[in-house]
Amino acid sequence: MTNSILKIDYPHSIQLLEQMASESIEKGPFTYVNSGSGAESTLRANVSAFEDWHIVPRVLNDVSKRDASTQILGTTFPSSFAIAPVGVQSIFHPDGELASARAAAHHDVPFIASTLSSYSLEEVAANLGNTPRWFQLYWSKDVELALSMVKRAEEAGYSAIVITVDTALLGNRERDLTNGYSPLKLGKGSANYLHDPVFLSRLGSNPSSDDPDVIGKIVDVIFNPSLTWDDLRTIKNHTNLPVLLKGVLHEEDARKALHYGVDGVIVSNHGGRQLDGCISSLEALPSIAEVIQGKVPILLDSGIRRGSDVIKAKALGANAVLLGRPFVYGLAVGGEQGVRHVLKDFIHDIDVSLALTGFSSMIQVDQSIIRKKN
Ligand SMILES: Cc1cc2nc3c(=O)[nH]c(=O)nc-3n(C[C@H](O)[C@H](O)[C@H](O)COP(=O)(O)O)c2cc1C
Ligand SMILES: O=C(O)C(=O)c1ccccc1
Repeated sequence: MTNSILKIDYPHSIQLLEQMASESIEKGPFTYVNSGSGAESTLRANVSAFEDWHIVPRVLNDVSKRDASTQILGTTFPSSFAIAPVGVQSIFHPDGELASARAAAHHDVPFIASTLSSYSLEEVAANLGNTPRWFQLYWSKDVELALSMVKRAEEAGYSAIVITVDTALLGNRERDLTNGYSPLKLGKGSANYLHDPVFLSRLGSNPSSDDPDVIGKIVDVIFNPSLTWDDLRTIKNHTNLPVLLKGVLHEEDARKALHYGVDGVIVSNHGGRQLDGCISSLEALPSIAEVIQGKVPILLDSGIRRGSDVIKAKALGANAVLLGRPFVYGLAVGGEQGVRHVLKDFIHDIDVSLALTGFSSMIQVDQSIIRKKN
């Protein structure tokens, strides 16, 4: 079969999809999703860490009926994964988050919307149908603005707040700097600010999404390097939604998260985009699971590429995982249809991997079926 304008033959390998994405969009946006910080050693380690562990499957267990689902904070994850928060998606396809939200809704995959989305959290919600959604918060320097976004998320039906804590500043992404490419400075991540009553009240004039002054004001307030653990009390006092921390890697921070009443942790190094040289997510997972002891759910991202990765993360103590770059490559290649394709393949791969591990239910997957390579 040949490619045509109407129907794209999507590849069934993530490498080929990545290649196709690189040919579908400009160098700036492709490098933005593809690259990591510094020497990209953590970016590579995230993927290779999964090869350091082997599944030791069980046999003759009747796997004719299978259930890959898991429950996280009252939300069903039908295949034990959700869509990771990814900002500025309109740089990959004009429909941006609206396309990925529709694809998530089509496959009933929970969706985490980024603070830095190209469309507002309300517009994203309107494209999700009844699909569960969480809101990822970049806790602004302007506390009232951060709390306003949380309130809007509550009103739009988001059922948890994910605070990203590994981004005191943006990582040093050498390939983006070389390209001189910054989607934030192009105003691609402004929608949630331009729809926010608190942010608008700070402006006093008619804002426009490509006014350099307005973009400058947004970029100024996005990240808050002075945040501390005590600031978590503020958010807990202002919302009844569960609060998860995304970007926990140290077991002592997992302990603190429990102490401060956090409702879940996401083991993540932001896909190797923040501190280069830091530990891979999978390597960090066992000691965090040891501290958490099942008291709150653990999710993991950074390096999830295929179904067996989900089995390995579950076996080492995660309750669920997040899918990042692979769905973005699908978005770049084919918008909603491209993301649907990636999700369909991933869901199938998870099901096959579960069956071939020798389990009929994801809940049964435990450390008995995983061994570290010698
Ligand atoms: C293009 C891009 C944009 C991202 N934007 C955000 C964001 O706005 N908020 C956030 O918490 N994480 C963001 N992330 C990190 C992802 O949520 C996730 O941690 C990461 O993609 C996992 O690594 P992987 O994609 O290599 O598996 C972004 C990642 C990419 C690739
Ligand atoms: O690139 C990122 O990892 C990220 O979190 C982000 C997303 C959009 C704009 C700026 C940073």
